[in-house]
Amino acid sequence: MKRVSDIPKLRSAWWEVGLQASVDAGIAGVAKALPRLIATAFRRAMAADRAGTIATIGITVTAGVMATLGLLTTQRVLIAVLSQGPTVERVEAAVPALLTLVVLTAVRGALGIASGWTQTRLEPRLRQQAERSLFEATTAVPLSAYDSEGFTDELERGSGRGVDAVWNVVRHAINLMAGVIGVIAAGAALAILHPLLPAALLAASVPEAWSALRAGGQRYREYLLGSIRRRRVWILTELMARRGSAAELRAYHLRDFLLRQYDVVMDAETAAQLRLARAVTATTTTGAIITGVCNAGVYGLLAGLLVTGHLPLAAAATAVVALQSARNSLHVATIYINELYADGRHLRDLEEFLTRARRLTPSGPAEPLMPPPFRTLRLDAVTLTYADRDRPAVDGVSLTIQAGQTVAFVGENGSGKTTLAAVLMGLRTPDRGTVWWDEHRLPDLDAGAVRAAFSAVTQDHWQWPFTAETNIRLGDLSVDGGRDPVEAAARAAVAHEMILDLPHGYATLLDRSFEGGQDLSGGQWQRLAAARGFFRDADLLIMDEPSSALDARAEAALFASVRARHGAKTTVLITHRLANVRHADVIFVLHEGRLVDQGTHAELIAGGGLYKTWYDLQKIGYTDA
Ligand SMILES: Nc1ncnc2c1ncn2[C@@H]1O[C@H](COP(=O)(O)OP(=O)(O)OP(=O)(O)O)[C@@H](O)[C@H]1O
Repeated sequence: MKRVSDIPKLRSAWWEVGLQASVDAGIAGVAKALPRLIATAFRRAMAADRAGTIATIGITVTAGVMATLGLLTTQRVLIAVLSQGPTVERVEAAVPALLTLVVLTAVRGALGIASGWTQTRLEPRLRQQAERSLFEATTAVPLSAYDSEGFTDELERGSGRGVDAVWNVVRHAINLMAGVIGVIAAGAALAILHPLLPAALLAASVPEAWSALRAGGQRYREYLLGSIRRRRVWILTELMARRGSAAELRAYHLRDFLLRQYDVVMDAETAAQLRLARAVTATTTTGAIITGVCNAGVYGLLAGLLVTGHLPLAAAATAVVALQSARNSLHVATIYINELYADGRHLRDLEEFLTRARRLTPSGPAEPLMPPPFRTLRLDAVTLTYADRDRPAVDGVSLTIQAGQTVAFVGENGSGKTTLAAVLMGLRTPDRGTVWWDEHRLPDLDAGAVRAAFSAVTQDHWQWPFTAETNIRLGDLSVDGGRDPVEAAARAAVAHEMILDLPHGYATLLDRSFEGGQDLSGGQWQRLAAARGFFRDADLLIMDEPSSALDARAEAALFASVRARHGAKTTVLITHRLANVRHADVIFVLHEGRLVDQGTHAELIAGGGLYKTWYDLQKIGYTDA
């Protein structure tokens, strides 16, 4: 029976797309796309290090010119050595040319060192510039960008090999330039010797170049076909060799199942590698045979020219050296054309991602208003539908929140509470409707001022890999000074004692991948997230399920801190534990994206709607049967 993998079908990954394109494009496509890709990379290189880039190009060209001079000088040496007369005189005659050759060789050596040095300086600058432009884009795009079709794929494509590709394209282009200059130099030297020789060089070179490019194509094709298998192995690595899955793997005895999956994938991979080896060997063998025949023709031509007196012996010897040099350079050039095309695709991915990110990033109002603290926040017929969804997550919701109130959004899973909070904060832009900050539309206000007024403890809060203190300070990086405000926020979130119990208290690093780093329990992380929210002394604090992992005492203390804000600051609570919202000034009840009810706890219980149903269900759980 054919063994199949249980891992679901995978989407095409970024590098598969790139490789497929390069396979489809063939050799002609490679040649066509190269100049533009190289120009893009060099524009970036000039922006990162103008002097270094110019120096690198200058050195490569100079080294090529030196190679031509070297070949011509070699001919002078050979003419002197192969002429008639006593050996001593012939060697003496060759001395000036030999000295020139020594100098040229030394200069080429020095240029090689200089080229290495300039490239070493250029690489980190170019990488930093490319990586920074990527991070500038990823941190500026609106939240909704991450939901849009293909954005994450494009980001993965651009950030993975895209960043490396900028330097690689420059490096390969320089090497290609060196190879091409080498071929031209040898061709020029041959043309000086005899006009037929460059044509012979061309004839001898084509088969070799063809087989190298074709073998490159075959490798790409197999790489592409194998990419799904390799991604499956990566997924299996994540499952079999990571801390996150280690406990469940053991609890459910998944070891044999996963190892079997690995064998299925890798048996296919090994068979594919063998197929590739056979195909590449066939191509290179064919190329080598044709190249051999062509070379025999070239050397036959040389012999003919020599015998018929059209070429002196010294010139023929120089031609042999030049042909050898041309073939080496051509070999280099074909290698780098292949490399260039693979990396060129990745560079294009990066550029395409940056263009898309720029398009998605809003420019903001031309003259943003600096608002005074809000008196009311009002949602007016707000509707938001996520990119790939038919039904709106928030559907025509209108509501008003007064400054100083504590309000609650309640509703079943998926009823739109988190989405509504994101719209209220300006993190998501509604498709229809308006968010009003007093008499101003939210998008007309200064984005920095709006951000400063809002704080959010999100449901899926992030576990920042910093110390406990920094995890809290991230709530508002503009607050300088001592530990007091940090401890106050931690106390409000019932996190202070817990932090003091850590090995280094507030200085404890909360990431186990660092030396001395610690991990926290789910509830402890949630306390830190709440502390971060309190630390930002914002006019509006949104707390989305802030107590889902807290023990009873911590939960009670957290909501006591929330109640302490009442009157002075505004709070929006999102929670399923309705006992915690009994004190809210207004409870907004959401159902399938629509606002279906609102009022105080007492009003909603009296109204007998959905809220009462949920409240009674929870109450039963705490009542003796
Ligand atoms: N990024 C997203 N892309 C697509 N759909 C989304 C996205 N986020 C949420 N949704 C969908 O929008 C709807 C509302 O989700 P939302 O998270 O606002 O609900 P919620 O009331 O906060 O749910 P819960 O109580 O489970 O936290 C759901 O149907 C959800 O599947």
